[in-house]
Amino acid sequence: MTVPVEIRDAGLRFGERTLWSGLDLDVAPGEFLAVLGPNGSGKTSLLRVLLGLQELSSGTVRLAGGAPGVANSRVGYIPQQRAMDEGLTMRGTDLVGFGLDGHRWGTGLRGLARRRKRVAEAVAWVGAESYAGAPVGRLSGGEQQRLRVAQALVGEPEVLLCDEPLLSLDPAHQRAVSELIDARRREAGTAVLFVTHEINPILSYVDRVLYLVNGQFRIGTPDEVMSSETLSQLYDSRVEVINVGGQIHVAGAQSALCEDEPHHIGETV
Ligand SMILES: Nc1ncnc2c1ncn2[C@@H]1O[C@H](COP(=O)(O)OP(=O)(O)OP(=O)(O)O)[C@@H](O)[C@H]1O
Repeated sequence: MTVPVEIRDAGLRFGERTLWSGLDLDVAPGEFLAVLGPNGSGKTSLLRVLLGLQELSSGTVRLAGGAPGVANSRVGYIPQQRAMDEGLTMRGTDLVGFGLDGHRWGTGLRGLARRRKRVAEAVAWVGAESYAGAPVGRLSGGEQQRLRVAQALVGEPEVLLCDEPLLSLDPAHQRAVSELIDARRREAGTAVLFVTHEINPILSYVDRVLYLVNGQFRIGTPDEVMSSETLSQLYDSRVEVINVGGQIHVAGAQSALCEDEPHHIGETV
């Protein structure tokens, strides 16, 4: 069995600062891995390494299709939801089509038809048929984000990298987008790495958590990692984790880091 993501003794440093080191992690086909941690802990940098946009300081990463990077392996990427310029006239189907690398589809009319069919399937898969023909600038944030999911999945990736894809979506759209990602990994065995500040909207899908803090990390099931004991060790300060009605609330983590931004304590979805 091919392991979609294999990370060995990986470290990333910027100047004097070590974001993480000694990271060993295999992500299995169909596994849903949440990557958590406070601002600046190196979550996005990990995705950038896997996308081939950032070199490691030490160690190796290997993706199912070969070396890291979108161009030479089957990797899909869903960025944070950001409102697109209202004047953007590109249609939703064009946006989704950017997720296909040109040469796999051949040239000429037959290639074009195959490409169009694949885009239509991806659009249907995220339920965006009714608005995929419209200029993306006129769509709602939730609609735009569904199209970004289709764009990430249209190439049938073995690995799906998500960088806070639920940010600034309302709870209904958060649920819709999370369900789509969960369905895909179940149906197609896509390995998911999902960077987030807020685990609750995806808690029921998460198999394992990678939690990064201040150069340290823990990997394990949500129960193992999201505990008062583990997070207190990681933050080197008293952190309380309370599980209420299936939602996890973390108290004390931000004060441990003297940060302004609260983490994890969010709305109930
Ligand atoms: N190319 C770079 N050169 C120097 N420092 C960098 C570079 N890229 C990232 N950093 C620094 O590394 C740290 C981690 O950044 P990263 O974006 O990975 O954090 P994050 O955990 O995703 O944070 P957030 O939750 O705020 O998005 C930050 O302090 C950032 O300024």
